[in-house]
Amino acid sequence: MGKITNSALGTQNPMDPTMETVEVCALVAAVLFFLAVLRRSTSPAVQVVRDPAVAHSLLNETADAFTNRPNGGLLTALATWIPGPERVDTISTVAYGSHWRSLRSNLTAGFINPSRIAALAPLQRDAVQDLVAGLSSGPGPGGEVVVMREHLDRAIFALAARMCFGDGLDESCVRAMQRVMDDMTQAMDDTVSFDGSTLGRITHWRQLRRLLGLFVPLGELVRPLIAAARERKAAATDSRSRQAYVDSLVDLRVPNDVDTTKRALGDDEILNLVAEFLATNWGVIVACIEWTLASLVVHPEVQKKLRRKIDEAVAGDAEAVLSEKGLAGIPYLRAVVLESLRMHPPSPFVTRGVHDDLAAAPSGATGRLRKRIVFMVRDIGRHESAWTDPGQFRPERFLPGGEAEDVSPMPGRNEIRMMPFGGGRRFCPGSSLALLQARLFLAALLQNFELAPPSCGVDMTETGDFNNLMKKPLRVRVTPRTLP
Ligand code: HEM
Repeated sequence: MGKITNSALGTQNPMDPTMETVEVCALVAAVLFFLAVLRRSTSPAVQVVRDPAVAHSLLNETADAFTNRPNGGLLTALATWIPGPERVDTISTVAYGSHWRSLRSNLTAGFINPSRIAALAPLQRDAVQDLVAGLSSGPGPGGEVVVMREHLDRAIFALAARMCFGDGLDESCVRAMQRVMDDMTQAMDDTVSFDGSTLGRITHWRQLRRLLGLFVPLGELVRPLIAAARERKAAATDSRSRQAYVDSLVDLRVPNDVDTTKRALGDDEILNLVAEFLATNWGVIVACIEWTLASLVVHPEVQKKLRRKIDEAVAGDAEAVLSEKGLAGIPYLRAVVLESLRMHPPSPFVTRGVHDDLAAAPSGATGRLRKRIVFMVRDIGRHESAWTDPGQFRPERFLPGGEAEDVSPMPGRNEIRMMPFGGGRRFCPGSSLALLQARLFLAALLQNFELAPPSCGVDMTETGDFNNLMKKPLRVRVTPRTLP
């Protein structure tokens, strides 16, 4: 008797590969359909702005509607990393209002006001000199090819950490913090497409978990320093002796959400604010300097002119360019930095969210996000309507008589032609400090070294991530100069 098969009996073999494939395909189709519906129902509308005139009209003429970043995005995820109802907001994440004003004015009026910036000069000078010493130790007379970002990262992170925790901060602690913050930056870049939607949470859960998990090692390093700042506050009679950013946060009182009283910040809040400070005083400044150096290497005539201007300003006093006053005498340096910021903004996009019911939820922009607006900072700085030959690196346009003589990198009330520091009410509060530090490092590098391209040349491709870095870190042939 022949073998009786299931098909002969009129039934399907449960292991039939054709059947299995059909079922899997149907299942995948159903999941994709479900995800598509979920995405449609959870993702807000997105408006992309590339035109400077449109950016100006949205951020200035209708400023009240554009005071918050989108609730539900990556920054909100960072603000809600603690389980439970409480948010641990930073200046970037908190909704526009009294809490935001307290945090922001603590940074601007309390920490980086002009007299405080003057007091930071010794820290800045040490960091600049460390960078120059590090680069001088290697090259012989023929020069040496170095990966510039490694040197910049080291020097600028140390400066940010000491501004944050005081100049006595131990070197091993600085380096341990740099490693964690480096991991955090990479985790943020991996999460750059996260839009805050439910679907985004599902598809990015692994990256989000990694990012939020990094607050544990950061906390292990930072919590003892917060405790030390609290002890200093209890012991010190004179607040001027406690000049680090962390001290200002320990002193700060913010409005209570529930009544009209004020309260101190908790350790978790300070930890988040410290992470924000380290991030904003590091990666974007490194990116700004790296892009500017790359442009100077690609345009040797600009490098030569800038060095000549720096030498004239130094006029026998090698330390002259290590101060804000000395830098004021080199307008061409400012023009070079602005031209670099226009073409290669370290933060390539700025977002705003239009929310429902913001008034009912003043402490966290918790109203439903109706619209996400993305200002493409890079496109705005290269827009044909605002710039002649926008793709050409031409710092002279920012000098007197140039087409951009009056253009400021700060958001303009009358017009926007570039917005490397954002615009409207939430523009970057650290822009003056950032420009000062970028110029200090650049002046010292130009004063002390000739910079030439390596044999492989310079690749100006951008990453386009949160921090818009050079895709291939800048390699430069560095040759020490004999100072005039
Ligand atoms: C070259 C360096 C820097 C660049 C390119 C840069 C760029 C930006 C941009 C584009 C924004 C978003 C603005 C907006 O949404 O309209 C921003 C926000 C911010 N930046 Fe910077 N920044 C730099 C340095 C700094 C420094 C040195 C600090 C601190 C001292 C800082 C602190 C902040 C803070 C706290 C915010 C959030 C402001 C708010 O929401 O009110 N930044 N920055």
